[in-house]
Amino acid sequence: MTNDTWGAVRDQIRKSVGNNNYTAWIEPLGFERLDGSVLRLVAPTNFIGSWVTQNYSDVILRHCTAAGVRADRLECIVANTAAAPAPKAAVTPAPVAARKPAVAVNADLPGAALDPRFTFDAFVVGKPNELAHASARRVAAGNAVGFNPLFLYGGVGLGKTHLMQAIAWELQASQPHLRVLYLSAEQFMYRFIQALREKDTISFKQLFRSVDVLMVDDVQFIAGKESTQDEFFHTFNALIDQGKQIVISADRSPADITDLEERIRSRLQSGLVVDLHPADFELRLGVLQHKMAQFRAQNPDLAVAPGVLEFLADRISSNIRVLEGAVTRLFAFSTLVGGEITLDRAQDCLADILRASERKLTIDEIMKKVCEHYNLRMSDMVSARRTRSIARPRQMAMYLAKKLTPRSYPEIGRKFGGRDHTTVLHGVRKIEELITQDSQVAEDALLLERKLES
Ligand SMILES: Nc1ncnc2c1ncn2[C@@H]1O[C@H](COP(=O)(O)OP(=O)(O)OP(=O)(O)O)[C@@H](O)[C@H]1O
Repeated sequence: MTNDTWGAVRDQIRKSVGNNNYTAWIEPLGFERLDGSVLRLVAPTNFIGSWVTQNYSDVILRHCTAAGVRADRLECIVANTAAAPAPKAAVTPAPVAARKPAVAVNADLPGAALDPRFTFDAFVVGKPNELAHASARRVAAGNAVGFNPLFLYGGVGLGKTHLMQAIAWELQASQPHLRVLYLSAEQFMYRFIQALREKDTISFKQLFRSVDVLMVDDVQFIAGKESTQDEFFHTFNALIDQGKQIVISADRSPADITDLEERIRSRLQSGLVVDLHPADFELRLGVLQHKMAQFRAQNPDLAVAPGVLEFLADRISSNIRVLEGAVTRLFAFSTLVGGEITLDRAQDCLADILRASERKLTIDEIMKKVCEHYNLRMSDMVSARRTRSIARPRQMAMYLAKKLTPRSYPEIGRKFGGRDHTTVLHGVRKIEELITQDSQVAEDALLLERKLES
């Protein structure tokens, strides 16, 4: 067995155990060696090792056998945490194809069932996603076409697929006669290639033009693929001409997808284009609370010490998939060991995810971006000058430093030319206040934050 074989086995395991379990338990495991018939894997913590051995031995060994590797026992070795780098896998998004099954609501359309977890009820709404959520709701109401196409975009794990499938669920419940097709752009391409190979593009066109609602996920995938783009364009036009609804998602806006034909870009922009912003603290906390309530409904004994969820919301990345993986593991931990989940226990159990989520952004980078934005020199950030054209950007940089790094007020003050912590506090408060009163400041803050987090 090699690392590559283990990689392939892991992909198969994902299909058996689902994405959340995969992220929480399987993805952090590394292949160590095969000793006779004993498969040795490396786990980042003792807890993960023993949980995996108890709960996932069978499935892991079964998939090994299917891959031609003879192993009848699993042993997890704990990595030397001091030396081991944070396992990147813990936050690496899954390959698109593996995460996005072809899904159709109607039996005669290609695909299986929608993910039962991806409903509007399970979607936590916050400032970063409220517009996307409201637009999705509007489309799901299925009234006369309002936004066509609805184009949802945003970074990894921010809920695009969840929202698209929520639309499909809702339409299925309220208007079961509608033919709704959800699939990834990759699957669209493979179906098209298959049709070409089988010289049956007529059936392909008939199928795709017979739907009432077409949802295509990760459309950036077709960039640079000429004939697929061409076919997509014709399908798109045919459906729009018939007044059918189209919902598209991508990891960036139509304007930012390179290698996309101009006519497609403008078609994609012709409806409503909405982005999902990275989850902020409140949304992350909301998701954690929602998950805790769900878990508690089945396990009333779950006890989480005050401050633990806030700590996780603060420390774990804005990717909600990673956040979900973390709570899945944490709650499993609580069922295994019993008792309250304290801060110490949470830190221990999620050490690898916390390490991987550590914010790398430095105050220098923030100052640099702010200077570029306002056309100032770095020396202005640390100088004693207090004219507004310099003081405001400096306060903006302080505000961003507080928001985007774990640095304290005194630490930030030191970076800004040895200023007192009360000066920093005042600067941060000033920007917070201005954000609510002055749309230009609010826009600057949002733009800078996005640039810094991208
Ligand atoms: N607002 C939310 N409330 C509850 N769960 C959410 C929310 N946003 C995302 N999630 C959950 O996070 C996980 C990732 O979401 P999803 O697959 O929709 O992301 P995505 O934007 O399509 O990511 P990718 O770009 O990787 O395809 C899912 O399990 C989803 O249920």
